[in-house]
Amino acid sequence: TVFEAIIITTKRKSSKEFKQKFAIYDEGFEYGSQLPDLFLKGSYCYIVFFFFLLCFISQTLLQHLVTTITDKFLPNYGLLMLWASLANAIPITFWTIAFMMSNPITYRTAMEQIDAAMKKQGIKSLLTLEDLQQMPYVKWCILEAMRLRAPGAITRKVVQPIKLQNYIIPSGDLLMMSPYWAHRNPEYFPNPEEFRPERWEQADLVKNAFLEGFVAFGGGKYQCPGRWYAIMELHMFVALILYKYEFTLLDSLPKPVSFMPFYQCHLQHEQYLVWSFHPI
Ligand code: HEM
Repeated sequence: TVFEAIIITTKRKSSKEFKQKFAIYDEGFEYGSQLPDLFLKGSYCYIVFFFFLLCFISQTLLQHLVTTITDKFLPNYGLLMLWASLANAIPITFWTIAFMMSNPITYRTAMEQIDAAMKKQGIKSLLTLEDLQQMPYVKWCILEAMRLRAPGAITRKVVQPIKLQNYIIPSGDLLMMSPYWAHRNPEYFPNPEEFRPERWEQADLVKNAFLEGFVAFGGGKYQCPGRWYAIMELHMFVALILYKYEFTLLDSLPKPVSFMPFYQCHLQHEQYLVWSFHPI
């Protein structure tokens, strides 16, 4: 329906119709936050499996969705896949390059690894897993940019009362956790405001383990199923774009917004900050 809504406005039909279509889309958007079970059963391995399968049968994930899902939420699933795969990956790419540019030593270290890996293989525009393994520093830069510019809040609805410290959070409330603030806990990230890719040396990335306290991809059953794919595509993209283009920073880095919603009313739960919301 969102696509219909866009088409309608470009045809200059009435804004009333646009509003109606938009209301339908908006109402259904929350269903877009749930992938069909088919994609999530067990673990995120299924989604990886599907990516491989789809490559094999030459269909994109969206084409596959369109041909296999027949319920009315199809546009929502499609929108989710478009949104989830781009909305975070694009800003993180921007921030990775911006942080690297504003730290000349970081930039030089990364470029040394990129140049060495590219020249050794004589590669111009293709990267293999082996090439990526020769540039771990670039991956650390991406994860460090993600730590500092992680998505604002991750939400869960309370389905049965839960005790947090001295509070009983009733069912129906929304619980929100902020990766932004979790990533500024000096216990897990010393000098948290500093862009220090080296801190990722401690993470066992070969075994797909992040640093403790890193929650940019959420957690539990509904954490981001695209996380390892995202890191790999960012790794490839950042390495290739830095190899092919020379960047110059024209302005100093913008500071993150000073106001983070609900900053004052948090509970400290284990290492995370958690908020609870009452529906009114
Ligand atoms: C840097 C890139 C990315 C970041 C930071 C990111 C982050 C997140 C976060 C925080 C969530 C919510 C997790 C939760 O509620 O616990 C999420 C959900 C999701 N992500 Fe990502 N993501 C990224 C890239 C991707 C990519 C490339 C894909 C697909 C190819 C993807 C697919 C999804 C999907 C489908 C969900 C919804 C899962 C569900 O509700 O069950 N993401 N992502």
